[in-house]
Amino acid sequence: MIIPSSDKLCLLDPHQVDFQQWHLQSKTPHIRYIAFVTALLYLLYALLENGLGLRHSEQRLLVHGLLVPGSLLIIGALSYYPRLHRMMRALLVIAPIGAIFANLWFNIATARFPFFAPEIYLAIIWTFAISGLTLRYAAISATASAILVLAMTYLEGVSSYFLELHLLWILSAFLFGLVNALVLERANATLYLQQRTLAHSASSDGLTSLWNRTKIAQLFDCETALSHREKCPISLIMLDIDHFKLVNDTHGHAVGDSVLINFANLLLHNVRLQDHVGRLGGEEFVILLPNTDSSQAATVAALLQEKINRFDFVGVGHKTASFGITQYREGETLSAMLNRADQALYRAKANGRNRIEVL
Ligand SMILES: Nc1nc2c(ncn2[C@@H]2O[C@H](COP(=O)(O)OP(=O)(O)OP(=O)(O)O)[C@@H](O)[C@H]2O)c(=O)[nH]1
Repeated sequence: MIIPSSDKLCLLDPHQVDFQQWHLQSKTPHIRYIAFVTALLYLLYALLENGLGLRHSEQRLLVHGLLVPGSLLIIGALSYYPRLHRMMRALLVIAPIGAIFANLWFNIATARFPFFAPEIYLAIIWTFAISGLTLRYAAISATASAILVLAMTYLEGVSSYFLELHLLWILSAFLFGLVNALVLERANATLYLQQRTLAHSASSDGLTSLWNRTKIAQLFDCETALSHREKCPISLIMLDIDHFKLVNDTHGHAVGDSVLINFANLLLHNVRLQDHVGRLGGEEFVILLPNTDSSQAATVAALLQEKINRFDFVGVGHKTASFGITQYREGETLSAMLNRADQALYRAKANGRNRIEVL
């Protein structure tokens, strides 16, 4: 399967994002919801602790009533800003470790530690199963938490009876959490692949796998928005295989199809990564070239023309193509641009084919 290239991500496009990035973007509402709900639960927890009038209650109140819910509220707030999503994820990895450390710091040396230990087990399960992190980041966070707990418990010399029980619970929380995260990850990976496949078939041409007209229109919107911001030109090349009907008539439709596929590959492999190659239908193709003016586009077209002329299409031999080129005019629609490129292409055909015309 050929996946056309594009380097600028204007939409959440599963072609162009890896699983971690896709997961982060699609799980953001979940992370926000969980962060706010957990912050609320911590505030209730802090109130309850305060009501019990426990020793260290002021510091505990500071941690459980301010620091932990505060970080969770920051995580929730960061979720509203796509640029800060990586920071949100980093904080989400660190927050459970911090909460567990604070819990240990205040409670480990006290006789009440067994009452507070369940928060640790819950935090480990929360990290794996509820936080919205992928397996990779949840495992980093939960492993660091578990190591911290085991090291601090060991160093503090908690009674051996409790230590054994505690170890059992930590191990259970870790394993249950890990299994849950593995199952979730599998389900999410399947969803990701399904979305990729669906997005690909909705935006690409079935025969050549180049972008279809709908996708070219989306990419045009992204590129023109960038072009307005960065004041850089955009050009479009429309090209059409010369006398293609002859191929079908002489060699049959299947050979015609294979010529179209080879032609598409030839275009894809001879443009830059940031250029967008599409098939408008039949033997008509289009290339959208960001950051390129019409004379630079003519140079690209000349290179393609040379490659096409030299290419030996299996069972058919050499073919030529005609090119129509135009440069984007601020504010115009894709149809207007295509229309101009079509006129240039028509001129190339009328002037004898295997030519490049700029309009
Ligand atoms: N094999 C194959 N043929 C197609 C496909 N889509 C369109 N065609 C054929 O492409 C041919 C286009 O022919 P014309 O529009 O007359 O153009 P041409 O023969 O290339 O002539 P010029 O463009 O004037 O040089 C027609 O015979 C269509 O049937 C396709 O997906 N596969």
